[in-house]
Amino acid sequence: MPDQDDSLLLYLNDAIATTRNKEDLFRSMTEKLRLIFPFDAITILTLDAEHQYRRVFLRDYLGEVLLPNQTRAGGKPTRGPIEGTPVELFVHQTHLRQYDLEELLKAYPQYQPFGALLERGMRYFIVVPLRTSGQLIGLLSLVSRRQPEFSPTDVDLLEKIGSLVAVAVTNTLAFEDIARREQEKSMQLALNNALLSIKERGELFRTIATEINHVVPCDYFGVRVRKTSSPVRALAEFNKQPDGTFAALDENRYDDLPHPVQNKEAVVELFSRPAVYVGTDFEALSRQYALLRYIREERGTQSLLCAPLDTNGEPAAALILASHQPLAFTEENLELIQTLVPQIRLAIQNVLAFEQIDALRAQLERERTYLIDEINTSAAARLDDFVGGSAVMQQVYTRLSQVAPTDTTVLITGETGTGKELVARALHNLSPRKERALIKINCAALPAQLIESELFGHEKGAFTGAHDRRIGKFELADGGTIFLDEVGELPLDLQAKLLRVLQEKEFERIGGRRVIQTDVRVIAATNRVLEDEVAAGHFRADLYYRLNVFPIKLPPLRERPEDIEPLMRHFLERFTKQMGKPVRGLRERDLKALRQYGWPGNVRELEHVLEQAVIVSQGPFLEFAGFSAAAQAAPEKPETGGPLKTLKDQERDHILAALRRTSGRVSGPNGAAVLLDINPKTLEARMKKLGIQRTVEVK
Ligand SMILES: Nc1ncnc2c1ncn2[C@@H]1O[C@H](COP(=O)(O)OP(=O)(O)OP(=O)(O)O)[C@@H](O)[C@H]1O
Repeated sequence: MPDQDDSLLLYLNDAIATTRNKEDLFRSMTEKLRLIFPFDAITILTLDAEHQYRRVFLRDYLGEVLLPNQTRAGGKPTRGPIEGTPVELFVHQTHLRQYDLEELLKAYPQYQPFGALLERGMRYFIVVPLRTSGQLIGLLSLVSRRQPEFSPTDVDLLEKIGSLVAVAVTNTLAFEDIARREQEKSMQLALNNALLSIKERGELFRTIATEINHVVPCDYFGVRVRKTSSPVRALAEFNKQPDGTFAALDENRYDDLPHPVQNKEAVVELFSRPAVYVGTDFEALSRQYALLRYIREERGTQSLLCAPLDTNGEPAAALILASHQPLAFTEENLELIQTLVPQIRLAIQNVLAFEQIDALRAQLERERTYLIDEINTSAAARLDDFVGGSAVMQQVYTRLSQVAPTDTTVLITGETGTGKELVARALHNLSPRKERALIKINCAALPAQLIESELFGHEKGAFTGAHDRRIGKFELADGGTIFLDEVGELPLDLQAKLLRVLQEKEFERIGGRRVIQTDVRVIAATNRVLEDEVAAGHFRADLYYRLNVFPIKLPPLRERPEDIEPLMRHFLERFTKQMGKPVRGLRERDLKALRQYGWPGNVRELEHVLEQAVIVSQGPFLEFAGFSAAAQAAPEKPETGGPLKTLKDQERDHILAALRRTSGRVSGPNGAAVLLDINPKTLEARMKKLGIQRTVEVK
């Protein structure tokens, strides 16, 4: 029927020239073909220039029509190598050729589609090469149950149709290519602008999500990173809102989920290769991965697109799009997204670098402030720094070395100046935590309302005056040791909070909602008798038991008189060297007085007495102005036994001795309070209590 053939050719020619919508064009093309040649299935494949790969361009199989470049419902790859498939046979064909499917299957027994076609009763397979300008660009194949009766004109007509189809396919591909490039360009431009102008992570990724969504519509956009040491975390995640904008998702929203769903590790392998999971493929995957099952059932996700952002050496990251539509993404979408990967990777590196700089700056600021606080007490102590070999101190050294390497809480007790802080520092320096910070907090030296913020930190605006966020010492000490000096002075309400940190190892900043985990070793010290404080209701019994896990009690100097002389020599040597003074002798009477003295201020007092002596002495001997006189004024006592002076008398004499040396001055740099290392107000109160009147007694 040449007329009919001509009119078909004319029709197709016309349709190619005029039909703008490619789907309409190919639908009508296959319909017309079916009218003339009653086939059961039609497939158009395209080939790459080297004829290495094929791609399904269109499939019309038993009524299931797959339009040009659509992804198949099963999400099966539409592109693949021709090697090992019958296509490698067909590409050498110059003209239309008819095959028997059974024969083909014998030649390619592994090629599944043939088996499936035969099962459905198909027998014949006709392949028409698609050429334009002499170039083979693809193949048109027709499958049928009945053997087609081809006249030579039919063959001729089909080959002519093949040429027209080849033109239509080439045009479509060219148009699509141009459109895709335009999309890519405009999106790249928009992303470039965002990258240059936006430094804030949330805003940057929201812009990227919005731009991508213009070209590849999605309901979820996420960037997940994985550092070698830590689990996967979301760098940015957004959900599309009903108004089309993207809203950031809560970071901790998975925290309440059952464990298998939380196991994000499992999906890492999935996110680490570029892929599109749609239709039945996504369903199958969601049976395999708990997290996907969860997002499918709870969030209605039906399609996923993953594009890894592999960054050499940097945290491995992946860009993930999800949609509620079952066939939301195509291979082409994936290719397009992959062209954006270098820019997005750069954006991530920039954002992370900015954040790292910010974090380092904040850390430096914290450390600077802290170092200023601590500069005078930062000397690292070791066991060698302890002077004095008395039996009681030997016991202290043994206990110290036993407990130092552990994480056990230690409570150091003893009178003022007995070396509690020295012990705390030695405990830290002999522990595996020595590379991290030892953070000291003096519970007596801060106004009660500041201690909480000092210990736990506060959020910006948590209270009047909280202009910035502040990191507390518990957070600063993470991985290290916290030394709670004068713990007996801690107010009761804070004792409860401290107890919680010790029990749960977690706390919150003031005004903060987030629970912060901490790993600190606690060392506490006090010169109070905590049992008495507990009995008097000033100290919580439960906190006392928490702190008193491993007590170390430091004996006062008067209970270890044999340590006095070695300590004296130690301090003498130190101060003489430090101050560049000549070595001076020690008078026997002074030595005796020093030995006999009660040392209520313990080692610290001894240290100060010697420091002064080194400073003021001029002649060949060390001068202990006032000290010897005060000591001599006290009745001579044998080394052991005999009546002891009361503590009150001892204190009275000691204060008097100090006042003599300062000519009655109590406060100021040359006052007795400095010598005695106590607050001038406290000294005045004590003087009053002991009945010391400056003017009368000191003369
Ligand atoms: N056994 C010792 N050997 C050498 N120096 C010591 C010894 N014991 C204490 N000192 C020194 O004495 C001074 C006071 O010690 P430290 O501050 O540790 O006492 P403390 O018990 O913590 O006092 P306070 O209860 O008043 O805080 C420090 O300069 C410390 O180096």
